[in-house]
Amino acid sequence: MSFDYDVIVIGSGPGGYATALRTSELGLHTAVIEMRDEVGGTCLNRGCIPTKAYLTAAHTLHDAKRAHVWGLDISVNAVDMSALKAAKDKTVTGVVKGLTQHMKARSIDIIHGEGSLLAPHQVRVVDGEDARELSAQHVVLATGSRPAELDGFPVDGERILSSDEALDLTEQPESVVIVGAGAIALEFATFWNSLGTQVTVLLRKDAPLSRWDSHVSSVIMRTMKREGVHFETHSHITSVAEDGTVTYAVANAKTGDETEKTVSADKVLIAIGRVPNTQADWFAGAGIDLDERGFIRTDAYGRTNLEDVWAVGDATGGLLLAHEAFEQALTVSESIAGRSTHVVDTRTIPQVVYGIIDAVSIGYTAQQAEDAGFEGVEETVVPQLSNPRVAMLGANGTTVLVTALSDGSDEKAARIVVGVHMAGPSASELAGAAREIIQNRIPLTDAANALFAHPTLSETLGETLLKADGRPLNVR
Ligand SMILES: Cc1cc2nc3c(=O)[nH]c(=O)nc-3n(C[C@H](O)[C@H](O)[C@H](O)COP(=O)(O)OP(=O)(O)OC[C@H]3O[C@@H](n4cnc5c(N)ncnc54)[C@H](O)[C@@H]3O)c2cc1C
Ligand SMILES: NC(=O)c1ccc[n+]([C@@H]2O[C@H](COP(=O)([O-])OP(=O)(O)OC[C@H]3O[C@@H](n4cnc5c(N)ncnc54)[C@H](O)[C@@H]3O)[C@@H](O)[C@H]2O)c1
Repeated sequence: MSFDYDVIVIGSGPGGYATALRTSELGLHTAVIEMRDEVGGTCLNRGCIPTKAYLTAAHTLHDAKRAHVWGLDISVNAVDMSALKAAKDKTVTGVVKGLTQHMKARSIDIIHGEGSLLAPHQVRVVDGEDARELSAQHVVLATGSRPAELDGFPVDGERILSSDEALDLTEQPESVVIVGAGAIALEFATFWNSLGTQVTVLLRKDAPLSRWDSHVSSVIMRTMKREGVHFETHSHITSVAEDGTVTYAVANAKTGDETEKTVSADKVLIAIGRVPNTQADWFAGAGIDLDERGFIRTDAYGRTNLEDVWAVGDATGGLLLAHEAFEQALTVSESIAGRSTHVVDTRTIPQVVYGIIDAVSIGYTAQQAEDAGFEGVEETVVPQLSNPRVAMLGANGTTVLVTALSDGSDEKAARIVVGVHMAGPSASELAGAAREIIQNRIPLTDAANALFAHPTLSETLGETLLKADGRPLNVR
């Protein structure tokens, strides 16, 4: 049987475009169907790239405000939000253009329109009045995700925003309330706070990033508070009035008794997670197996329950990260091409939240390692203040290493790193190295023998490895 394509991918975000890049590289005739005008999905257009463009501006402002420490007389006179947004848009356009050219250079057909799976091998594309059917040996679903809505607080694009609308403001809000305390909440809080906007974060728990290592989340909260962000712990939003008065309830952590408070907010950002784009009728029509939250069920190689139908990225659940989608894309593409491949190790995918200092979490916290049955779990915590580069930046940080015995023996050589958790300046740049140590089960002593150039921020990891191995050098 002959098909129009070897592979059709529905969706052109990190999951979809990375799949197409790899399958085309492997010699497979590939098409990508995208319903929006631009390729790149959430990450390039409404996620990773635009938020980091704004955070780059936040860093510039932060450095300018600290310039006096070095005897430099620099003042920030105004923030032109419209120009700032234009610079962010230009960054996004450049990245999207680069991707489009790269896909074309790999001979990938980019087809605009809404794709749907009619049956294995059969896809329909609807673009306005035009509808056509295409066939492929393999179909990869990469439809991504969208912001979750909070009951009673529908996004109106005016007062109540999701991250999509928040990225497109052309005026700086004087005050904002952010509901949620995950990656989106913290990254927008850092950005707006750096501009001088009054930021109130309403969080349900006693610290942001509640499932993360507590040393890291408390350093992040302390640092952001010091920068001016106001956190209301154990709270939930109860109403938003037309004049922008936001009412919320704060529970006493011990008794649970609630007190009502109000704050004025030009904008309210709802940042409580994301839901998969699997609501279209064709998912049920084609018989695609979804879990109870609507995510596509796959095996470790990305196969759905339908033959020759695969899925990658946010639509399949997990941590909902671009680099997780890239990994899945490689596995699926190589499986489709009949190559031997690796499966994604979901346990060691780095989670990073970017800010004036970054937060990084890879692998197990000490508690999670205990719960998972590791033996001899040990936690080593080293504050980063002793690192001269951290001190020069006037920053703070912490590195937490979780180690355990790899085979239950008490031999020192058998100790391995099962978790690395960091808060600190540019900590995100260390995520790859830390992940390799965990992923490759490098014995702790060998990992601690790694050489980090002096003076660098990366020495924070080196010092912590040495301390965990019983050889602290520059730290106590
Ligand atoms: C504000 C924000 C910041 C983020 N920052 C980071 C970060 O710094 N690092 C990180 O790793 N992750 C980050 N993420 C998460 C990251 O954006 C996602 O994990 C990633 O985009 C998922 O890729 P995907 O391909 O699965 O889906 P998406 O990027 O959502 O792409 C899906 C694409 O499919 C298209 N589509 C859907 N249905 C159809 C259809 N029926 N027909 C045709 N096209 C269709 C959509 O239009 C979209 O273009 C961030 C997310 C947000 C919201
Ligand atoms: N730097 C990054 O890698 C990055 C940046 C932004 C977004 N993302 C990804 O995008 C996805 C969405 O980000 P997010 O921050 O919205 O989600 P998240 O899952 O990171 O955090 C959700 C937050 O909302 C809270 N929450 C959940 N339901 C709530 C409710 N009903 N009321 C009040 N609070 C509630 C949670 O306690 C948590 O603090 C995440 O999976 C994240 O991985 C990643």
